[in-house]
Amino acid sequence: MKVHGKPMRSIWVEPDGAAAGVIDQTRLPHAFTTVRLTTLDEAAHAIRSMLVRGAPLIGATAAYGVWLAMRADASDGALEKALTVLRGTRPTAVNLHWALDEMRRALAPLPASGRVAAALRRAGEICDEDVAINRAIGEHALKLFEAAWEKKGRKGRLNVLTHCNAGWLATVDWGTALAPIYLAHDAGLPVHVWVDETRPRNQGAVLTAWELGQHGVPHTVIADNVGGHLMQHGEVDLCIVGTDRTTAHGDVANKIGTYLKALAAKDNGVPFYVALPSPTIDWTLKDGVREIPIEQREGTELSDVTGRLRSGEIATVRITPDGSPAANYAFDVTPARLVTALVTERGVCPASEEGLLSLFPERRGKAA
Ligand SMILES: CSC[C@H]1O[C@H](OP(=O)(O)O)[C@H](O)[C@@H]1O
Repeated sequence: MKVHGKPMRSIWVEPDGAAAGVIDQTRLPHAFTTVRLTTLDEAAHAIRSMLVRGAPLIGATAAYGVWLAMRADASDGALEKALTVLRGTRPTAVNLHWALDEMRRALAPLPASGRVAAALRRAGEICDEDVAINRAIGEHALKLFEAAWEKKGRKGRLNVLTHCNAGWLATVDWGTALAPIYLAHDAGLPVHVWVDETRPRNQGAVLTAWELGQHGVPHTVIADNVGGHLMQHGEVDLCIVGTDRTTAHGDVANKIGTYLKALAAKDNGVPFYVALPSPTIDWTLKDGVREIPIEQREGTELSDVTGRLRSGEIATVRITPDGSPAANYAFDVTPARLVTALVTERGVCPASEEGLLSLFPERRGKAA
């Protein structure tokens, strides 16, 4: 997408190949800064600290992390160490494991002498594939937006609610849940986005709002608990969210709070769509609630808030009493029964084993 009118992706390789570059998402929206990743440890830190975040971008960053590791030491031991270090950065997004499996598949059979070039090539392919997947998801989801607009009699505006950030900042480009929003806006469909702030890290208020503002998409930031009220009053025409891991039976892990939004949508008859790139499908799992690992992060992400003072200074303040512990669950799982449909790069399907196999028949007989 574009930043201040300049096209860019959320991750890149410097022209001289000296480093991978990423946007420091912990400083948005008040500062737009980029960071050079030159070592395995820098790539791992970027993922762990959420300087980069979002399931597909985590996978892409890990892929370049393997490249950076191979530049230092392309031995079998160094490859295994790199894969282990990167796998341990964050537990929920399955794209991390998918990307690392892809890198192992590409590099393990090669002699050390061929691994640096092969790692750079495969990491670049993973990024290009992500962009194509997300654009395709956008096109398929756009048809759902257009149907909702027709159903509404093409009056007023199409109100879409999204949770967290599943935009281009969460991927290499386009985003998943936000891809159809960009396409709809660019096609002249009067889309308006209710942006869940998404406590505690506020990816919605900070990142989705920034993305939509950069693209000129009308949007309104709301507290996480407002969505149900808006749905009760007919102010939400559809919901669309991203995912960090979806099981072979269609259970969806996504940012904490997604499940509650899906419950409200079901109760109010509001379509609830999940934008699902195929690398985010975990074909080995069935029951998401019981099997998907849910990341727990530091309580200070909930007790402390970072923002810009009226003086312009960026500051972090504590909002809870010093003696009050905080529990910080980063994801929850929305059961397939609450999902209206999954939107993949191959098309739209019911959130079910048979639905996914209808789009991915090569997986039949191999699913969980
Ligand atoms: C397109 S994946 C976006 C997905 O990742 C976010 O989690 P985090 O910001 O913690 O990496 C959130 O679950 C988004 O829906």
